[in-house]
Amino acid sequence: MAQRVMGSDGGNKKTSRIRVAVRLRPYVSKQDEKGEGPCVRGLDSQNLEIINWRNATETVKYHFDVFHGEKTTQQEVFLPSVKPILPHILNGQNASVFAYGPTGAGKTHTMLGSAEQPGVIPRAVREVFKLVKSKDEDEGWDYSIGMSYLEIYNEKVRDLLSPNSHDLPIREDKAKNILIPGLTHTIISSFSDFDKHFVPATLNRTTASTKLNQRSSRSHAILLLKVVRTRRALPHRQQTGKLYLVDLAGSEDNRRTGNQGIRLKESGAINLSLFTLSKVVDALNSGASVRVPYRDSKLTRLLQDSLGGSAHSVMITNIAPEYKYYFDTFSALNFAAKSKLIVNKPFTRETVALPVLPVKRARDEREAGPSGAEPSKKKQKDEKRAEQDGSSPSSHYHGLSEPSVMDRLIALEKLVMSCQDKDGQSVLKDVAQSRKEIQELKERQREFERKTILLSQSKSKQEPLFKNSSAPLQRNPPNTTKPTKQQAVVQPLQVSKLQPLQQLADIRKQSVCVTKKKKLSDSVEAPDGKENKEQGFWESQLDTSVLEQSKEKILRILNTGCLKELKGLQQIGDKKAKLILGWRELHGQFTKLDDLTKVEGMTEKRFSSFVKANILSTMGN
Ligand SMILES: Nc1ncnc2c1ncn2[C@@H]1O[C@H](COP(=O)(O)OP(=O)(O)OP(=O)(O)O)[C@@H](O)[C@H]1O
Repeated sequence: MAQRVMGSDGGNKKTSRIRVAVRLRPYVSKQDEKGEGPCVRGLDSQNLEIINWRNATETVKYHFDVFHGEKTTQQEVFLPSVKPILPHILNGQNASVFAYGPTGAGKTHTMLGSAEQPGVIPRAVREVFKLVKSKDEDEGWDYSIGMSYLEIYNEKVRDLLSPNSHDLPIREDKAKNILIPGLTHTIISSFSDFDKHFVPATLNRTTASTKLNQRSSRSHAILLLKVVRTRRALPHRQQTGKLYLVDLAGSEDNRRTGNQGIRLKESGAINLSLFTLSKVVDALNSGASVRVPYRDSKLTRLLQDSLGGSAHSVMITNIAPEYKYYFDTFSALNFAAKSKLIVNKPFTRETVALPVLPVKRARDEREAGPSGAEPSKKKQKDEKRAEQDGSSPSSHYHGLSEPSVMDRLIALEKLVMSCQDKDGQSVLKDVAQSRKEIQELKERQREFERKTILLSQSKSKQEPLFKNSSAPLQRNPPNTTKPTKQQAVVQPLQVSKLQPLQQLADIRKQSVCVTKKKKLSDSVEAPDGKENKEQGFWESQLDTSVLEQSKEKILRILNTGCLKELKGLQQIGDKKAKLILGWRELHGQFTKLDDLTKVEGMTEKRFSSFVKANILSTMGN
């Protein structure tokens, strides 16, 4: 079994890396979905392997700081992955723990858990109180602990402790601390005090039911715990440590979640912020001189002082073993493998407390740090700059489309496997640019389909516009797509990879007379439309099985090919390839070759010319 090893340990012991743990949840799919077995499995406490999507006889092996298998308890996740970073926040340093992964893979279970199996959040809060309590009075510091709880939903910051509040701004003070003026900050004196505020606030979080998770988190939930310690002696030196505990919304593929309408809009915002998170990770990996696009989403802006700055961070990537999660799992693992390479340099920031600063006093207060009263001039300047350099969230929101799974995989693989040392930013830029173009073409495709429907409705029923216009454009019916969903990607690529020479030899042998008779250049569309009439003739000259094999091969490329592979087809240029990708994102796979006529600009005539050119090309290869 071929294996590739991703990631490396390469961390400097004196600096703090983002620790990356991966947690595989148990197999929980329904009975009728069983029988496929898991697509990913643990090898030991640091390694796991997943089936290679390019070749099902191979696995891709990943190495992380920690791997938590299906049977791992909440305590076993907390002890090695979270507990060790907590003492730092008592010394005025920042820390963050975030759960990342596909919808339904166990993020909320990991972070929140249940009464019987409490997760990272309750355990971490308890531990912080324990640590503060254990501090020796003689050390001369007083400690106070405060909490805030917010969510980022559709790129809006909402205060979960004060749910009627509006979208809150995110600011940065002169010392580069991130602040949210107006956010409720509640001083807590014990765990039960915390619980009293936290539990009802949790119910304010935006959740909804998707196909993959009955109670899916549609927002990023962020609990902020602030520990302020103040020197008793003059001049009352003060250090503030922040701990972010983040339950990210699920990274998701809308084709699987069945998202529509508002869910689709939410999903756009979720994927945008997670995409930005991955851009931030890439930028941090690529060195200090690159602009880190923290400002491109609220999530990354908020985590700015916890990611790549002074923080100790742990990312727990949650993955699911079922095949239906395969692509998201693969994508999440690649993201996690990249995050593993970030090195943070922790440091403590210190201020001097005002003499009358209240310490160890439980009270509610509104966070309004130095930047809370930020002059509006500066705010305007910031916003203007963000607009100019394109870093304002809105400037990206509309330009990005959700990439197709296959494209994401290819882009990710490119980034992680081959482009890591090169110009990762320009690759990302290319990917983003392509996405933008595909998004525009998707819009055009929608418009085209709308017009087609209107046209066919207005025409009398005897003359349909397209052969298939009676069937509305839609994704494959569930009963046909279901069993082939993962096979459609893994298997065909596997076949072509395993026996390319043998396949081609067979085809060539059977079609030798045809390839000799016609050159590929002859297959270009005839301007007078003779092409259609000829089609029956040239097809009849070919062996049926050869014809079918060739058609299958073309269909396979149409369904699984990336931009480059699509452009490798005869008569498919850049624009058409993008139209095809856009169509796939809208409707799923092409059931048969004829479906290609549903793509904008693919007339019957062009289609038959396309089929002929590609069949002959397949044989000629
Ligand atoms: N380690 C685990 N052991 C047992 N059950 C688990 C585990 N992880 C997750 N589950 C169960 O799987 C289901 C989905 O988990 P959860 O809601 O935590 O997913 P999620 O990643 O937070 O999803 P979303 O992004 O949609 O909010 C829940 O019913 C949860 O109880």
